[in-house]
Amino acid sequence: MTRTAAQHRHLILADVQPLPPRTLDLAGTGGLVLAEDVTSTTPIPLFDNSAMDGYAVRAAELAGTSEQRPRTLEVCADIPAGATRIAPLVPGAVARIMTGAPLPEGADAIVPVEYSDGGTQHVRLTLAPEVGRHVRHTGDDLSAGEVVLTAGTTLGARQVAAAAAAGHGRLRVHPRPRVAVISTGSELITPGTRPEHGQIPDSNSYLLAELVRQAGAEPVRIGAVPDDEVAFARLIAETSGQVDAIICSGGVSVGAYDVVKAVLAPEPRMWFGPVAMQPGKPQGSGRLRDDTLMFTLPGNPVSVYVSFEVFVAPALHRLAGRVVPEEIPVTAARAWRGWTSPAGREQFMPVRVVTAATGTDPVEVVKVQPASARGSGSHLVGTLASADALARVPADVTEVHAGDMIELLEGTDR
Ligand SMILES: Nc1nc2c(c(=O)[nH]1)N[C@H]1C(S)=C(S)[C@@H](COP(=O)(O)OP(=O)(O)OC[C@H]3O[C@@H](n4cnc5c(N)ncnc54)[C@H](O)[C@@H]3O)O[C@H]1N2
Ligand code: MOO
Repeated sequence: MTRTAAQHRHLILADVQPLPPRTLDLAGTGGLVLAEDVTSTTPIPLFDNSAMDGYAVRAAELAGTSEQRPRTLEVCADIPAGATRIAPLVPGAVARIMTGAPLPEGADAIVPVEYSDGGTQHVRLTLAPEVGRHVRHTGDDLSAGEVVLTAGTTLGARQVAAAAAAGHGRLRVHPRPRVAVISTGSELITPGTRPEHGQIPDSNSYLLAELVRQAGAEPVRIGAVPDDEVAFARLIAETSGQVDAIICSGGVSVGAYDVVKAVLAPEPRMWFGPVAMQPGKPQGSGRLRDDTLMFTLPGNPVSVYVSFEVFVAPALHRLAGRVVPEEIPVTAARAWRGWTSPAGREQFMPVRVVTAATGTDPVEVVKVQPASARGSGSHLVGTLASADALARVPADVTEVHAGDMIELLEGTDR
């Protein structure tokens, strides 16, 4: 039975849950999603410390000190950052102290070195600081036990730094999905090698591996394999269980050598059928017996790109623990040039953003035109390079006119 793109997306997402959490070293968690709240194991800062290189003092002892009325005091200690055993401040004396070093007991303010002669035995000070001046207090930033990061947060540089400061060397996260990428087709050769007449470079496995990486997952690019049912079945058996998902391209329509469909259609949890969209009509998806998620995309490169953006990317994001919209997310834009769309199939047209103002629109209203002068051929992989987004045209619209408002689906690779 034919599905709409929305139905196919819903049915795929209905079968995808976040990968079970694992505890990973902090350094490997960038881009991953936290599986539980992170609380601070200590206050931040951990201890009262100096915000300046200078002298730790008792503020009251320097009352009235100024450039005109300097005071000279004994320096009873030298406290570098990292000092762990610090004697209390001797009454009537000061301690030389560096930025980040713990305040000695009894000190309540810092005189920056600029307001001194820099002395190490005795020092001449020219400032009367108020209590607390240049002191960074324990727990100024966060208290012990306070929530630093909430479950569901995607860990970027700032979040990883906060977790480290909060005393965590490992974090409980949803692991990065590992995704195998296989191109099928006896016509495929390695890019950069010389094609015989009838052969073409495999572009899909490179397209998919990069899309997988940009979706925050780890690609395992297996590359191109010929249309051989026995070899393909063996490859799937070897690959499944090693990865969280497999994406294949090619071999899913009605040709005599469509090996992907031939090998995987008997799998009880796989679905194959047409989706009322252009490009991307023949689709397959589901799970293998060992639970590995399986996407079998049509071979045409633009079909692969569209299928990934509409169906595969949301599934990978959900595996990684990210929140994904059930509906295909779109924004409004205007067609700068028109194009045609097939009746009865929702169209996903690669488009290029045009920088121009119309009579009625300010420049900020995004205007687009087909990336290729040839319109929507699913084989137009060369001009796909200049596409910025996909325009979505409803199934009952057969012509987009210049000036029409349209819907835009931004690529996840931008
Ligand atoms: N009689 C019919 N023929 C076709 C139909 C149909 O309904 N009836 N549907 C067409 C549509 S739409 C599509 S899309 C394709 C999908 O076919 P397959 O998934 O079986 O893909 P292939 O036949 O293997 O390849 C299609 C096309 O793409 C090129 N290709 C394949 N892999 C790669 C790759 N890794 N890198 C670059 N290019 C690749 C391949 O050479 C073909 O030109 O079926 C239509 N036919
Ligand atoms: O559906 Mo096919 O993907 O149009 O070329």
